[in-house]
Amino acid sequence: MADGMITSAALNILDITGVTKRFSFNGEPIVALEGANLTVRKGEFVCLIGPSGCGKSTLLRMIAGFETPSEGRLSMWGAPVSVPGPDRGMVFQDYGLFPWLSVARNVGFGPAARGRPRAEVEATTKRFVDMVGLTRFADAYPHQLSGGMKQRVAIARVLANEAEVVLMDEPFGALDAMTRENLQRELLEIWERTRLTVLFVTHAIEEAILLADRIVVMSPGPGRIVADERVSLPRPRDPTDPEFNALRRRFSALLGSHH
Ligand SMILES: Nc1ncnc2c1ncn2[C@@H]1O[C@H](COP(=O)(O)OP(=O)(O)OP(=O)(O)O)[C@@H](O)[C@H]1O
Repeated sequence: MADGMITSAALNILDITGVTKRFSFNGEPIVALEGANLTVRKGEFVCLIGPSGCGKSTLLRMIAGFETPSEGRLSMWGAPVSVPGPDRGMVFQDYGLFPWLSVARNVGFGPAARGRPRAEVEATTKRFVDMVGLTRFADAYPHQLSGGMKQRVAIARVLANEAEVVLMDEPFGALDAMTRENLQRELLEIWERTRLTVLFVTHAIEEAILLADRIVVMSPGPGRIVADERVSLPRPRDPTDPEFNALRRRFSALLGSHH
């Protein structure tokens, strides 16, 4: 029994225990997140959903090491997270690419900055530029790309950095519906191939059901985790499937009841 517990704890890549984050704004205290508990296993795809202001980005930013908790513990493989690191890559809605660097140099930026040998940087860059389908655009600059292509570069950059955890903050929020669907499918293919751990913030229930192994529902004022449920529909998932619809109703009720 004790061995079993050790084994299952050892698979937790992220452990978030009693995490509260307070900010002050114009002298007024704001509790962005209160008493959050969450464990994530290696290779899980977890979506965080909830209305504006429920602390989704704050939670992601703390995991990334951009913010520190006011209370509680946040650890990766058992070690406290305090600063940003290449093991946790962040993908933002507004891409966050370096406009003065080509696609290839954006993707290879992390390994090059960490002093990896040139041949290795080139091989890593090529592998991930190819993986996101941008081989022909390796020498293009961000302003020459569509939104969907820019987001592919951002994903490739995180992968090239050998991130173990990919933190995605509404990554497809600014894209048109068709591009969004393509990228959702591509992200799942990459995730299935690489078995990365993904934490994905979205406002959209349908997107969460399409992607996630687990959906964490949050509510605002103060930000709290109010539900954490497994989605066991087989992939690829079909939004017109009655079981998909039942989940859509279930999560919409969960969100509504805490609104
Ligand atoms: N740096 C900051 N200073 C002061 N208040 C902050 C700061 N960052 C976040 N907040 C506040 O904390 C609360 C949670 O914000 P957060 O951005 O985490 O929510 P969210 O769920 O990601 O919202 P959205 O979906 O709109 O992005 C909000 O009330 C926000 O105003």
